[in-house]
Amino acid sequence: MSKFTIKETISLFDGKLLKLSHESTSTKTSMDVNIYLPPQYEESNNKEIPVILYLAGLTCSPQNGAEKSFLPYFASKKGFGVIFPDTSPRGAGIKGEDENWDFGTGAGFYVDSLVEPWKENYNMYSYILKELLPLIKIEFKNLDSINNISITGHSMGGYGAIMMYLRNPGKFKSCSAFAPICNPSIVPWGEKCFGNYLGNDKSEWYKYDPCYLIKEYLGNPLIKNDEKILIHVGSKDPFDFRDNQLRCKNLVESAKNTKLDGKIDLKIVEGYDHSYYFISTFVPEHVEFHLKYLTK
Ligand SMILES: N[C@@H](CCC(=O)N[C@@H](CSC=O)C(=O)NCC(=O)O)C(=O)O
Repeated sequence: MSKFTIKETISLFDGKLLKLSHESTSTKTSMDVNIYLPPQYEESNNKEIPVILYLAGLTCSPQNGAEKSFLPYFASKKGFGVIFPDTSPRGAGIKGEDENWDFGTGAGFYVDSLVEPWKENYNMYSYILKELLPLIKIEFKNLDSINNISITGHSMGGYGAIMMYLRNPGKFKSCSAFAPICNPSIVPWGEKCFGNYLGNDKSEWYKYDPCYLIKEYLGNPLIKNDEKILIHVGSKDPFDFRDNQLRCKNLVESAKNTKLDGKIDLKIVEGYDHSYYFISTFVPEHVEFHLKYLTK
């Protein structure tokens, strides 16, 4: 029997967008997830198709990326699946979880919490990597969410993508990000979430901070040459120029004298903001980037 409940099936670009929910052992809540199956996905044959995992930003649900990124359009053209997880547990019943838009519900920060009252539920790192991706492979056998998968994301999700990629060399074939929070340990969004979910010991924060992880990164064993991380950020992104939350240049700087020295392909694009208009504009370039690494 399937562990997923199908809440809705929507025809989209000749494929299907499935809106699913399931009971999670990592978060001890029901979790929503959207999966886009392109027309090339056939349950009846043995041909597995590649996957792009899209991690969304603060306040998002699985709907934002599915509705506004344009990823399903390119997935339909090129023949890959897309997974859109949620950004936190919902309805865990923890006091204070719904009081702020940048912490608690919609802001799980893709970590495994270490402290009360969050650690029972706020375990998005394990949820995505150890529970969701394996479960999808079991239930959608031709969707290769284990061995032929790349990762991308936006803002908090862009940070999540780079962090998961650097912590798990060889798990993902490639990594890109839109306006990622690159140095969360030193910016207000990261300090708030890391402080609450991980506690006061900053050595625990650094285990999730791309600017620290990159120093120890040994390289992706799946890529023989030309490993890169592609990043776009808009010059008119207020969370960058006004609030200094993203710090993408810190990642370029931190990469010096590491395996990724000169390999953080940071593109600052004139006039763009932080929105899904920005994301969808550069999605085609990110898709082409990932398709160079994914096996078709
Ligand atoms: N509510 C906030 C703005 C929140 C916001 O802009 N969230 C971004 C991600 S920010 C970093 O992770 C987002 O993706 N929003 C959803 C969307 O569909 O645009 C405020 O009022 O400032």
